[in-house]
Amino acid sequence: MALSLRISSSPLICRATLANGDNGRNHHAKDAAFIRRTVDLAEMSAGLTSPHPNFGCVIATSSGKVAGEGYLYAQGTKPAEALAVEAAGEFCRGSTAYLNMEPGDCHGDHAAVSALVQAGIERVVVGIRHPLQHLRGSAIRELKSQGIEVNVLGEDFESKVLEDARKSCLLVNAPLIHRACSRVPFSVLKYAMTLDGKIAASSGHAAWISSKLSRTRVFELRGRSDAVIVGGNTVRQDDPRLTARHGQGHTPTRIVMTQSLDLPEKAHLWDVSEVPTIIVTQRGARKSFQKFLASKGVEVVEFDMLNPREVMEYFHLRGYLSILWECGGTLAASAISSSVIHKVVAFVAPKIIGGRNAPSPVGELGMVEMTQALNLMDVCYEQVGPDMLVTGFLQPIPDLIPVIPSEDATVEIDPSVNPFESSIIFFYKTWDLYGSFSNFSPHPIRMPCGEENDDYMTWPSVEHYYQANKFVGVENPMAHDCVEKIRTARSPEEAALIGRSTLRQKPELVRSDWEDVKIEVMYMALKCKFSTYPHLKSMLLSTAGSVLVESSPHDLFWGGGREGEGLNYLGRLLMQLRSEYLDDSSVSAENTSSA
Ligand SMILES: NC(=O)C1=CN([C@@H]2O[C@H](COP(=O)(O)OP(=O)(O)OC[C@H]3O[C@@H](n4cnc5c(N)ncnc54)[C@H](OP(=O)(O)O)[C@@H]3O)[C@@H](O)[C@H]2O)C=CC1
Ligand SMILES: Nc1c(N[C@@H]2O[C@H](COP(=O)(O)O)[C@@H](O)[C@H]2O)[nH]c(=O)[nH]c1=O
Repeated sequence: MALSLRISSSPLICRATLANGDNGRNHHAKDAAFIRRTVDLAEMSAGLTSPHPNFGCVIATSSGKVAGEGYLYAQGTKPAEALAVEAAGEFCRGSTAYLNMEPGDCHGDHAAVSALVQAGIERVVVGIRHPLQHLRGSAIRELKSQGIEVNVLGEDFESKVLEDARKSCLLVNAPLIHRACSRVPFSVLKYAMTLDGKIAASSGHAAWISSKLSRTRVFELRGRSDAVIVGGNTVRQDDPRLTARHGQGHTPTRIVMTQSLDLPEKAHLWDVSEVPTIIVTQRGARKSFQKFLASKGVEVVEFDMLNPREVMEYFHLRGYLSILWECGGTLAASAISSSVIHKVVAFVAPKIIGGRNAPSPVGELGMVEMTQALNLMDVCYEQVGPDMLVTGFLQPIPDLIPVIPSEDATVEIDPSVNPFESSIIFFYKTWDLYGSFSNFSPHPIRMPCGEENDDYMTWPSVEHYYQANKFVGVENPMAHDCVEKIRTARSPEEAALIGRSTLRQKPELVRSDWEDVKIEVMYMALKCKFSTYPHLKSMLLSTAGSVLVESSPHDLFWGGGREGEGLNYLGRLLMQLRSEYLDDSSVSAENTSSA
């Protein structure tokens, strides 16, 4: 998958005509077809960066021709709607914009809505409302208030063809929808088995059951996941790498679940130069081995109760949206029993290995009669080379309509609901309610680079600026290159990846005073951000009286930690800034009254 894939920006009407004429008979079919196209577009960004919602937009003229298309590349980059508007150019006026999902203008810039309004779009068709409650309905209201006709599939009109299109919108953002409705990430159990149902020979040897083509599909699946998880026994037997070797794009974190921590000293997973590995284990397990892993840069997280549900709830808190389980049958059975698996992806190879003790994909579930078997839903079959790929859902994608009331409905249920009133305010991921407080929020700042020429430059986010500063002022051309690479990274996640991995791999490029200055660097960047954007400053001031906590469960310096054990420096800096702003405003009020 090419990292730079973007939809054409030519303002020519060029692509498929999906329906001829706009009469009532084929109206629904046309809407459904265009919505399905937005889903295909949204699909294109899955796996490029992660985690982020998948958005696609198609602009179609009244004669049913596609005038422009776009999809969101990464969180904080130009919205799909703005890209489609650019591509459609003058053809936007009077056209219909199709969106797989309501835009989430969560940073107050309304970029997606503004693009559609300013382009003169007449009608907007939305596949599903935004799944996150604090964003749900606001873009739709905003579009309507600007005189644009807005239709939401399944709300304004219903038909089988529209229902199928709406379902595809749910599927393309299944991980985000799960985030909105449950406390665990969207989990996919994937395995390769022989025709006689074995995932390895009785010796434990398993390389390979499925074909090369199937395994390439697995790399793609990994690229679309925030993490891949295996059990301790798979590490001992296979020494896996669990990387997404499908070219450029996102690579998932590797997670190993082990009770005993009885793992080999040499393993591919302990090489974290490219991708991090996290071990989740029982509290107190093999402390000396924990130290050894820490020396390799492997993170170890201890649990009082190590089970799939606790582990998934933990990674949900940590912001993971989707997990690929590539474990053996022992852990797979435990995960299914804990109801954390949502989807199954099985590659069936036309091979027979036999063996009474050869393992199978799912271990003991305690079922004794066929009537107890779990039936998959929405099953699909596809031939991949010589293998058969069978996919299906163990749990349906939650239908948001009854699960999450719209903002209006929430206020109707409890008129006192006011998200700005709370004594502790947690923030972390940019799409959460106070996500704009995060370093990763897409608010560009103008700051001097700190290099020899002190010119002001634009940094796409505080995170870009912070990461680049690790390498500023170092007399080494590679450090200069690194600063520029970070400054031009296409998302805060990419900037963080470059900054963190360079720090790990080439510590000689890091400025010698970094530990002494990093808090000041962050403070200056935050000050610039909140002074540049008045709506962010107002939001910060509106939290007066509340404690601000960056709820990162793993960053114990900037974040609050899992159980409040973190130093919460990001929260502290924001509170410091808030009190400075409050002091300033009381001084100016005094001056006004004494004048
Ligand atoms: N064909 C395929 O798709 C695949 C094949 N395999 C093959 O499967 C075999 C390994 O299967 P299997 O032993 O089932 O491996 P698993 O990956 O399921 O590992 C099991 C281990 O997971 C750890 N674990 C931690 N918490 C739990 C829990 N709550 N429940 C269950 N396990 C937990 C334990 O590790 P610990 O003992 O360290 O405490 C346990 O021994 C190998 O031969 C491998 O090659 C594996 C993956 C995929
Ligand atoms: N044997 C087997 C699979 N096994 C899975 O892949 C892991 C190895 O990944 P890597 O080291 O990155 O190549 C292994 O530990 C297990 O989880 N997968 C498949 O698609 N087909 C196969 O035949």
